[in-house]
Amino acid sequence: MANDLKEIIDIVRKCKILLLDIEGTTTSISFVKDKLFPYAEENVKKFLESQWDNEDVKEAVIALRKLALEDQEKKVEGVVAIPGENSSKEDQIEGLVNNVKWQMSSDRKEGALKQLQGLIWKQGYENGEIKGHVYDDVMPALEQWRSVDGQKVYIYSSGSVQAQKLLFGQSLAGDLLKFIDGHFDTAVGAKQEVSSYKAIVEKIGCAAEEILFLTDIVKEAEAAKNAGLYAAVVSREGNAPLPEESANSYPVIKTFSQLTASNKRKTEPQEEQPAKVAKTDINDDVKSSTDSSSSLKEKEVEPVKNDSESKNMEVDDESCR
Ligand SMILES: CSCCC(=O)C(=O)COP(=O)(O)O
Ligand SMILES: [Mg+2]
Repeated sequence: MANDLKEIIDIVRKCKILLLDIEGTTTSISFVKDKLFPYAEENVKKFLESQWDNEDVKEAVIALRKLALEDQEKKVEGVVAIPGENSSKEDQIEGLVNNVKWQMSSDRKEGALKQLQGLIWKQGYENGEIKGHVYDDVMPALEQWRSVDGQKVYIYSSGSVQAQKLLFGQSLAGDLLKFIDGHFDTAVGAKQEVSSYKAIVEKIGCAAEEILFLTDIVKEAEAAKNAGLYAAVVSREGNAPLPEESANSYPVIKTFSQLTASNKRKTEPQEEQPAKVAKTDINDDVKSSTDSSSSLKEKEVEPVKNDSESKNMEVDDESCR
């Protein structure tokens, strides 16, 4: 166990990039399922009626209509058709509402759905009905990771980039966007596809092995690992139980504080790190692999670069979409 813990600690220390999932990782599943999703479902009709002429809404409607046609073509079970543009506004909205509710009933992660959800949630954040949930250990971890030379933090979630910015910008812990260097959503691809992680590596402009991805979903960790990234699984209270074999394939952490206790700060000389690791008792908190060699690559990564060297890694938020 100690060896595995040391491995993950070393990886965090060496990796230039922390790539974070949201639901089940930075944020409780319950906030997404019991607050965000019901809010979108309850307000979708009123929202479409009042915002029908809004350009962003028009774009989301076009995307939803295109998706519904593709679903019909693929004969996706239960697909709800959306009446065409020549139908009355009322009929189109009724079809859209039913389509959105159908998609949400199976927690689909389609970009078109996420685009509309993000627009609806924006209203909720603006009128104070929604505040983004983040676990207590998230803000201190972001702060510490960003205090390390050259280390950057990116988000990769099925939620739209707009929804991500709302959640972190108006979170219970305050505005966390200042700690985040860029956002990725399913515009780069689905989270269980290896190609999505390759696209992220390309967009950030770093080497795959310079990224540590944290997620609650083992299949996402697997895709990231197959793209050459490091991956660890996050097991928060309220998350679905992890498949047993995952504990043998990936380091499992319960809180980000397990990953920060040993990270090196700008102000601390590098030589002090081993002592700092030894002072912590985080070993006991890390559920880890019995066969770590299958999950964590032995390969050494480049040392962390300084701020000026890493400037070219900055990903313009919009370019990630
Ligand atoms: C940006 S918050 C909304 C979360 C969401 O819609 C979702 O589907 C969560 O997916 P994740 O990839 O963060 O697990
Ligand atoms: Mg998740």
